[in-house]
Amino acid sequence: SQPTPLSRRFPLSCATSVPDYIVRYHTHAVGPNQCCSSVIQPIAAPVSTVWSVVRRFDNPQAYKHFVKSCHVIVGDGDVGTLREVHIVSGLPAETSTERLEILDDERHVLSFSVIGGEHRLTNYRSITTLHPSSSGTGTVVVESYVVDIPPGNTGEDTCMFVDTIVRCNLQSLAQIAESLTSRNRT
Ligand SMILES: C[C@H](/C=C/[C@]1(O)[C@@]2(C)CO[C@]1(C)CC(=O)C2)CC(=O)O
Repeated sequence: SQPTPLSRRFPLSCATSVPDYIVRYHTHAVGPNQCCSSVIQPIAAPVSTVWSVVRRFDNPQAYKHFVKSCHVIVGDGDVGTLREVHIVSGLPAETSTERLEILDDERHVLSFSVIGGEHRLTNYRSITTLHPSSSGTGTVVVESYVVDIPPGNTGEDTCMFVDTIVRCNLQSLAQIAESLTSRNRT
C-alpha cells in the first residue's frame, strides 16, 4: 500500500503547507496489517533543552512514566544501541527490546524500533522530530509511528491505544523540559 503522508493527516486548518522535512521524516510505508498515526506536542522550552532529554536512548524513564527501568544491552548510545525496558504493572506489557535507528543531533531526529519483548506491539517503529516553534523560543515535537495491528484488534483501536501512550509521554516531556527551563531562568 502507498505510504500515507502525514500531510494528508493534518487538518488543513493547522497545516496549509506541511514543511518537507516533516513529510520526509514522518511518511511511513504502512503494510496491510499495520496502522500509523502521529502526535504533536508544543513545549514552552528551547529545542536544545527538549533534545537533551529526548536524545538519551539509555534513559527513556526520564520522561516515559510507563517505563519502570531500562538498561542498555549492546552499544554506546549511538545508532544500533539495544535497550531493554521493563514496564510498570497495569499495562498489557512486561518488557520491550528496542533498537536505536536514528540519532541526529543536528536535525534533532530520533527513531527507534521495537525488536522484541513481552507485549503486543509487534514491529513498532517511531520517529520523533523537534522543531523551533513559530514564537522562536518554544519547541514543537512531532512523533509518528507505524505498528502491526494485533490479531483480533482493529487499526482504530490500536492507534487509540498507542496515541494515548505517546501523548502521555510527550506531555510528560513538556512538563520536564519546561521545569528545566524555568529553573535555568532563576
Ligand atoms: C507506544 C510506545 C511504547 C510502548 C510500550 O513501551 C511497549 C513497547 C511495552 O510497553 C509499552 C509502554 C506499551 C506496549 O504495549 C508496548 C511509546 C514509546 O515508548 O515511545
